Amino acid sequence: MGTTLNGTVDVPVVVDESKDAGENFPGDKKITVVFVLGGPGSGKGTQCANIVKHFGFTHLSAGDLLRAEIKSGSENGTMIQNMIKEGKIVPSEVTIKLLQRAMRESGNDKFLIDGFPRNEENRAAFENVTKIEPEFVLFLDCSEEEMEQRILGRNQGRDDDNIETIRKRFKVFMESSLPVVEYYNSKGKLRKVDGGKSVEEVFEAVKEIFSPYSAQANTVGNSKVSTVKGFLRWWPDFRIDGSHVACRWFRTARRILSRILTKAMSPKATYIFVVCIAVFAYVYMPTIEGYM
Ligand SMILES: Nc1ncnc2c1ncn2[C@@H]1O[C@H](COP(=O)(O)OP(=O)(O)O)[C@@H](O)[C@H]1O
Ligand SMILES: Nc1ccn([C@H]2C[C@H](O)[C@@H](COP(=O)(O)OP(=O)(O)O)O2)c(=O)n1
Repeated sequence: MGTTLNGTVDVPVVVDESKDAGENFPGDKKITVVFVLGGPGSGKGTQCANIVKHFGFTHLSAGDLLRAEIKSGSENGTMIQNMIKEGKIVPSEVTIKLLQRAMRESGNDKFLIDGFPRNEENRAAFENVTKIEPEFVLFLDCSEEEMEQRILGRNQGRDDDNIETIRKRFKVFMESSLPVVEYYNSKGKLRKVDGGKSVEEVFEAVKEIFSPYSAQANTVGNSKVSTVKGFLRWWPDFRIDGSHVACRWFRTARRILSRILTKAMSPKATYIFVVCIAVFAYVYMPTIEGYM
């Protein structure tokens, strides 16, 4: 096993070509990507959760995807686990496939990619494979002392949140990730925020940066999936009595259905499914109404 690029190690990677990991994503689809970078514990995940609520992006955390891959018992699981424990960066090939698959499955077209690219290899490989350039890069700037305190208080039961691994992660961040931050700075794409302030204060600064996207927040409504979501929200109320008072079970069923549809199915399959349900319900609704 030899070191290739800063923080990366030449390790055997299992590539299962039989699975459609989404490697052709995005194809011709127009995709908006914002990278969210910052040291370990700088608050990337916390701020991404806020951005999602306000601006309609889908949040993809490279670290979360890698941890999910370990849990899934995949062939690369042990390799990923060992690398994360050592604070090293997993080969780009693996992480990019996971990102592509998650993007494709989300059905959205606006993504916050958190904790990626973490080194030059990540950056170049992502661009080569997906042909996507980020809209901009949000960088949470935070001191090591503050980040260390936060990680030690995080309590998420992560293998790598111990002082020994934290120090290794800081070193990899300085040596491998900061050059990527510098690269985007030189291209005029960096949006730097003081991540050492309170969650609310950091979000105030973040909100300003994302404000051009607020007009579009509802236009996830533009995407097919959101049209379906909107339809599911409106339609049963209308059908039941025309006065927008829906019965409780229908509300619950609608919420569950909406969640399943948008998470588990492709937009095309979702459309077909919803049309079938609409036809079915149109025919049978008068009967159902009789029991409510
Ligand atoms: N601005 C902040 N001030 C204080 N604590 C924070 C702040 N942002 C995040 N935290 C806390 O610090 C820890 C690390 O934050 P997290 O969002 O998981 O960081 P990252 O994703 O960058 O590793 C979490 O326990 C989180 O609740
Ligand atoms: N692009 C990435 C992102 C994360 N990883 C691995 C290595 C990192 O130390 C761990 C944890 O990353 P994560 O972003 O979840 O957490 P921190 O920002 O380090 O707190 O995952 C990676 O190998 N490649």
